Amino acid sequence: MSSQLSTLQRTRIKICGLTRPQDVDTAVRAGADAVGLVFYGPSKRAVGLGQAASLRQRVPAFVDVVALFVNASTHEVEQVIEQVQPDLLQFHGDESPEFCTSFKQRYMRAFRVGGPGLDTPEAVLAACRRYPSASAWLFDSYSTGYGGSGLSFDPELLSAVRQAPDSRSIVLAGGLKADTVAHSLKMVQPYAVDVSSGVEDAPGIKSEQKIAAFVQSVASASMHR
Ligand SMILES: O=C(O)c1ccccc1N[C@@H]1O[C@H](COP(=O)(O)O)[C@@H](O)[C@H]1O
Repeated sequence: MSSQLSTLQRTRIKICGLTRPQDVDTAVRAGADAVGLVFYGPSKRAVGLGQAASLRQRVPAFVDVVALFVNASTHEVEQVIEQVQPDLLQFHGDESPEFCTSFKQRYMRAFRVGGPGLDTPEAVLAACRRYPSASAWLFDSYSTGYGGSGLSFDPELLSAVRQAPDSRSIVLAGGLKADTVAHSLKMVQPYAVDVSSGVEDAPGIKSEQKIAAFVQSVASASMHR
């Protein structure tokens, strides 16, 4: 990509783990490109089907709804597709390539880097290459839970993915915050960022002020690329 084009490119923003109508409205108003709904029971941000369908109704055209799963069954994913009509699926567990492609819907595959088997740049790239049909590869930090931990990881672990000619769009996640995201953007230059804990007052309770500050930081860092 020419340097002129890359200076024009803005980093897309996904705000994840929304549970309240007012937080959806806040994220949309602040300029989020996507909002994430968590369909993973053990998460404090988990939403039920009815709740998700009503949150989905608040999201206007040109803002994507992303449905996040962790090792859900085919039936669970199909129910969400039917009742919530997400624009994109996010698989954040141990889902196989076959499972991810079985829904005939665009998906993002998450990799929890820094943990066992994903602790070198080459190992991370090899894991990603099992999912060539993903619309994006998302990188989160390894933690004992499956995600939304607020922990960050060493961006050097993405060096091989960043240089690979067959790389998919890179979505950076894991412990991002308004005051540190500019540095992360400089290091990784992702297509998009995904944040949950860093814009919250408590798990599942978003902060209007933190969302606004985060979007502002990403926008101004994108302009200075
Ligand atoms: O948000 C959750 O509760 C969650 C639960 C299980 C898997 C993933 C989850 N969220 C995703 O985790 C990353 C990082 O979030 P954080 O900013 O560090 O809190 C992000 O991709 C969320 O979509």
